[in-house]
Amino acid sequence: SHAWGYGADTGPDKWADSFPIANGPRQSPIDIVPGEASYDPALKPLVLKYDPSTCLEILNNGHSFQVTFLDDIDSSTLKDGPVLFNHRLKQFHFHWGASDDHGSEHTVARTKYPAELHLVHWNTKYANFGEAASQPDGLAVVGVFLKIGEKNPNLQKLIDAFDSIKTKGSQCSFADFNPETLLPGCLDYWTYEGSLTTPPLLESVTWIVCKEPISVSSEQMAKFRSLLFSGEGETECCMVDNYRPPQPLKGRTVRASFK
Ligand SMILES: CCCCCNS(=O)(=O)c1cc(S(N)(=O)=O)ccc1C(=O)O
Ligand SMILES: [Zn+2]
Repeated sequence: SHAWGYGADTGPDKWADSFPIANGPRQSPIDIVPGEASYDPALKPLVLKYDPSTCLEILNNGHSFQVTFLDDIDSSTLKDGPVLFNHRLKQFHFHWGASDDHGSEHTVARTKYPAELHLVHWNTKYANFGEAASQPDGLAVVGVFLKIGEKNPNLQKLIDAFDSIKTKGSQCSFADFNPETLLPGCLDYWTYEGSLTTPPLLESVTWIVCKEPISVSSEQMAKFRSLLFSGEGETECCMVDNYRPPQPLKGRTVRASFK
């Protein structure tokens, strides 16, 4: 069945059964080894311009929680960086662990962070998100690591909505949130050609992983873990460990935008 998840019978080791691309040549995430990344002086700075008025809703989709954006005009966009075309923000979501010592998808020299933010954008040279998602240069996802430290007041705005989206399939309106507040101060990044990290694992993503993490408190991480994979009325299953482990690099080059 296509009911993929992160459990023993439905998790990443089983995804290839229904999605053979899971063993493809450009799968994500990966372990980023800074010493093996090649600095590319031709890489431009990332230009991220987000409009809080295009924020639509927050929802629990059964594998993470996501905040969705109106993407019918160029109001929240990603430009430059490693991409040649304008991309529009579609949604952002997170991956996290059952404890603070793991949870990120990408790792840095095998170092795991407690969580990772993904801002998903699609290339407007294609007609829509679905079309872009099937193209090798269709999507650009910005990854930001979360590191245990100070309470993050911007993350708190998301956490305050969790009571309304506790179970799979629940959603509520969520307005005027500016994802720019979730970006680190420094936008130095690593970039490589990869895939979605969840089924259908499409190999259509230019990954842009920020070197600098943002902070999250241990108490805030505990709130992430209060969300449920399960739907209303089902046996409660805490939403934790919703990450795919690093995949083989298979000869790919990881470029750095910084020395
Ligand atoms: C047309 C099918 C595309 C499905 C992927 N949708 S997505 O928003 O890009 C996405 C990306 C990612 S990820 N981790 O950025 O690759 C995870 C989940 C989803 C999702 O569908 O919720
Ligand atoms: Zn993701």
